[in-house]
Amino acid sequence: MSKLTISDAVKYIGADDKTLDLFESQYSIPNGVSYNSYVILDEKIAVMDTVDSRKTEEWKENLQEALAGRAPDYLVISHLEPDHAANIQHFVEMYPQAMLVASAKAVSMLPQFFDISNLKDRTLVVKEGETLSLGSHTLQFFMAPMVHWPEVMVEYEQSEKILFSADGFGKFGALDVEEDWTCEARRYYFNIVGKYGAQVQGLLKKLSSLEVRTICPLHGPVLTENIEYYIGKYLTWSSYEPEDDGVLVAYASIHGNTKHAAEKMKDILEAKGAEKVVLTDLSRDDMAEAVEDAFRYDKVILAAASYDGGVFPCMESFLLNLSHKNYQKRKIGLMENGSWAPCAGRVMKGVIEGMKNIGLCENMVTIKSVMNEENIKEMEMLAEEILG
Ligand SMILES: Cc1cc2nc3c(=O)[nH]c(=O)nc-3n(C[C@H](O)[C@H](O)[C@H](O)COP(=O)(O)O)c2cc1C
Repeated sequence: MSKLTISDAVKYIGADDKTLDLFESQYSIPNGVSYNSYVILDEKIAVMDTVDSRKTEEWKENLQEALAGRAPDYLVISHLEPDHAANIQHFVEMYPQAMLVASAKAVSMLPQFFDISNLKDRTLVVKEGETLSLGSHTLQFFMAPMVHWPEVMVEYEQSEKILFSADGFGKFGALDVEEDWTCEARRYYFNIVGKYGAQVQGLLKKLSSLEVRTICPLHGPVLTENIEYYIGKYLTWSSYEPEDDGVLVAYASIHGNTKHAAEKMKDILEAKGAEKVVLTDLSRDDMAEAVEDAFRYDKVILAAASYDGGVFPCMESFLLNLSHKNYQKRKIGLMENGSWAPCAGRVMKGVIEGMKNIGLCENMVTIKSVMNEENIKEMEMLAEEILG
């Protein structure tokens, strides 16, 4: 059991998972992931969410140890996604007297996942701003629709000033792994919640009048210090404003010529004064990290081979990921390659035109198979335009 204690009354009962191959069947998690669940022990006892079915037994043991023979009164459901909600069925069967506390939307969705008899008698629907007293602890509920899913709500515990933030402020990585919060939290945010910046901004606005001393998310570490730093990051990320000055050069290359040109482009950008230039191979590097970097920096150069009258598929998939996540407010430059009728640039431009507030550079580099001197001149012009 994780011995993480949030306070005398609030205990961690979640579990680390280091054997899952891909989170949500698409995101690599080299350091695993944690499924967080908590218990608040007071005159009444509230369990805050459950964990993924892969960790049911560990969660049950942790729960029983924390309860020390008592029975819980409530299971608060922030989010119905299976990595948090998988044990609701077990909970209702283990504790037939306990009530499920959830948003109206979550209650309406419960039968899609579980077979709970007397559902109506077992649920307490809570609305925006309502409170639930546990004794000396009081939970206040704030609806957070589409801060990942429509039924999501977050809870603020008033006496200890703890925000139970659902998937917000979460991060990939098991809890016993030491790693930088910002990088993995950013990769998590843009890939998982990135599309819903407006909803995240709405939630942050609602919470802005509360004093938050601790954030207990459903994945990743409990945040206890420097809370303004984390909230500041979420304010930036959800506004789609770039976080850092820099250029991401993302390339999609079949035989290596476009890769070679992208590497040359990095050198040119650096020679012209760019302090931060990040190269990514869209065929081989982590796509979620490429998406993260595209949001992190203010400039992106896309370099791609033409392919079957279109663009090499990993670039198409990258652009699709970006437009799904509401990509905007960035400067973009294009480099295309083709051996007979280069068309990658036209296709990339078509996708980019559907995005909001993008400054697309007028200079586009067209390489016919192997980069030549003329291409290097075009690349210098593109570098000057994007850095200008
Ligand atoms: C399956 C396939 C389809 C291709 N389709 C096109 C195309 O539609 N138009 C074109 O000009 N070149 C096309 N090419 C050629 C490549 O785009 C071209 O050789 C380019 O220089 C490859 O760059 P690379 O070395 O970075 O992979 C195709 C190549 C392959 C393998």
